[in-house]
Amino acid sequence: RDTVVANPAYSYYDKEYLCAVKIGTPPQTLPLDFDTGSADLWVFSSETPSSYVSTGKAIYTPSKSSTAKLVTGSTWALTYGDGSSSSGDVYTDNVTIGSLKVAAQAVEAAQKVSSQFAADTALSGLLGLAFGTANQAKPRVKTFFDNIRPALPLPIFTVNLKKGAPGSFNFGYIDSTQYTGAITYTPVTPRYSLWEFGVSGFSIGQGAKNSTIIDAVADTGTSLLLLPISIVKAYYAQIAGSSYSTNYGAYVYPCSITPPDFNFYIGSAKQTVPGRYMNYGYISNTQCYGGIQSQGTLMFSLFGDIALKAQFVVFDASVPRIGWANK
Ligand SMILES: N#Cc1c(N)n[nH]c1N1CCCC1
Repeated sequence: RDTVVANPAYSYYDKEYLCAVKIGTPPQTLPLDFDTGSADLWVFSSETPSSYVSTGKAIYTPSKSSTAKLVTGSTWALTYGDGSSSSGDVYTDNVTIGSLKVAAQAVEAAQKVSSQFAADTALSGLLGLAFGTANQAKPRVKTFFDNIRPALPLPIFTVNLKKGAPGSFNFGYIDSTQYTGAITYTPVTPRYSLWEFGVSGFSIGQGAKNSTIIDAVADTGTSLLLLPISIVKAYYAQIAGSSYSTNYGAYVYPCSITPPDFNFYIGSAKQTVPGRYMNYGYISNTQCYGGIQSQGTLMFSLFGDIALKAQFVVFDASVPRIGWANK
């Protein structure tokens, strides 16, 4: 069991959360985006064209690791929902998170990355925490959590992200100081190999509970809280002066206003996302980018960092199930 600090990158609006991961012998430390919405551990590497590697970015150089082994013939390619992409070849090497070490973990080395990743000066890759069936390597490889799970006291990891401050991913145990009240669990249906669960209803601010079922995915790799358009419209109807900006393709609101809380229910347990968490950034000195946006044509809602940073979440592979608590 162990814990790793999750540092918010671009912390004025918490775009993503990065954790230090040690790869190889001697260890090469890379800040990786722990992503429960994908299942590949991929890294910027010595094989990534240098024009795509921003100055100072940590990369994985397998030739400098005495324990690196090329997996001959294996390849990988990823395209994320936001259109970003990466691809390359596969090594195995020692990977350590905190004190948790997997020998011969598959490490997917990038030979190509899209402009979005090249522009992200903070991250050196991703560590996927979705179910292994979502892995995109050919042949498929196991995630770090798949590999470390048998060594953990409990087959779980917990996510305690914070607004503009370091939080933590804990593996194998629950730290009861990280939440208040009870943890309410609900089953996960890995229909898409994701941490997909049912939300039993929602309410806006002090409003009445609407018992519409929301089909949701818990996704640390997504910054926002993406919901059905009907709920999004009902939410911004509560904020005077908010509007849909065609320029940004998003709902914006006057920064001078603190938006209402967004509450969602796990069973009958009310989980609250405080309105003060809804500011995803200033787009002018008066207009702010809302943390709640439409899920568009996605077949599920995405409970990304805007929702996760308000909660303590247990990702439990034993059922599978997911547990939520306020904090
Ligand atoms: N889009 C998207 C997305 C997602 N739903 N989970 N993780 C994502 N990314 C990780 C790095 C880029 C996008």
